[in-house]
Amino acid sequence: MTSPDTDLAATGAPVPLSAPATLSATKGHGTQNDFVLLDDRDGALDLTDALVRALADRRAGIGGDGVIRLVASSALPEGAASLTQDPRAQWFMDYRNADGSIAEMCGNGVRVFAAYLASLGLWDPADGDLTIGTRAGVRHVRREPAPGAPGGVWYAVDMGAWTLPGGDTAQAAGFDSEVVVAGLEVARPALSVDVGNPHTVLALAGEAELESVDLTRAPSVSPAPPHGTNVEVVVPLGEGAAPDGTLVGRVRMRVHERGVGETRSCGTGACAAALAVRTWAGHGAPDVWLVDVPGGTVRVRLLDGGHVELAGPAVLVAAVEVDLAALGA
Ligand SMILES: N[C@@H](CCC[C@H](N)C(=O)O)C(=O)O
Repeated sequence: MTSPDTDLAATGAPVPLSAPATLSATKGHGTQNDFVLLDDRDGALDLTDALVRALADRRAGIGGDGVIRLVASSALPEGAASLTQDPRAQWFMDYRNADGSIAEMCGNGVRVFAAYLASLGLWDPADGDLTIGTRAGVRHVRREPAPGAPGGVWYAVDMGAWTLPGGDTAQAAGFDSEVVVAGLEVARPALSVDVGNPHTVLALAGEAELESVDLTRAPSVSPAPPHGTNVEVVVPLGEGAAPDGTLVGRVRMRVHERGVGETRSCGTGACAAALAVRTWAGHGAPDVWLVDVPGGTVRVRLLDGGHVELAGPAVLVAAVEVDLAALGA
């Protein structure tokens, strides 16, 4: 996995060291969007597509919707170092989908990555916000008390600037594409939302329809986005006042993730869902949304400067040694 290393023995002749037989990995999840985390801070691991697929395999591997490699920004190859953009971003989140493909961003993954850094002693939340490098730019994370769970913690992430790729026309019309989802008879209008990675959001008639759609197959999106897309099916559940008087909207969502399939949560997808529903609701719509996914609930909040914030839990459940020969990658 790591490039074969060499050691200069006393004779001066290069002696190959054997390739590592095991790999330390941690399993974590954010609202049941689950990941295999690898500590590769010195950037030595050759994380091939095949190794990602083997680790993410739910029967023959550890199992996960994605693999997250922790690497020091200073260890990134020349050129890639610009991905971190900000000298505070000491750590880079290398995110891979379960099929081995690279994704720009993962909202649940950033929270789990922050919890992982804290567990390794690489971030102390008492010292202030954490800045993380990702392929979609830097992300800032803070820890906050979990709502309604005394002693529990949530992580809130400034997910950066969001856009509607369809521009003003899509904003005015509320859609810019059509999606065919298995289980629905006709194509539905949908709205593209970019949150660092691509999403296409369509509203369904109600919760019965949401439960009935088949997301085991990738929905077909037209026009086809150039780099594929994640598809969120949503049902707006209404708006109400929180105890502090803030207007809060609620949305139920299921997702088919690019490079994975149906997952039990998607953080960037929750942001896209809230942003689409807010666009459809028009003037006076809430700036805070609770998004219910099969794996739990996350909070999405509009920030100043065109940014969006995602907050939710992050849980580390196991640390394991992977036998690379048995994994067969
Ligand atoms: N589950 C993630 C998104 C992971 C990447 C996505 N599948 C893509 O290819 O863009 C999230 O929580 O945001």
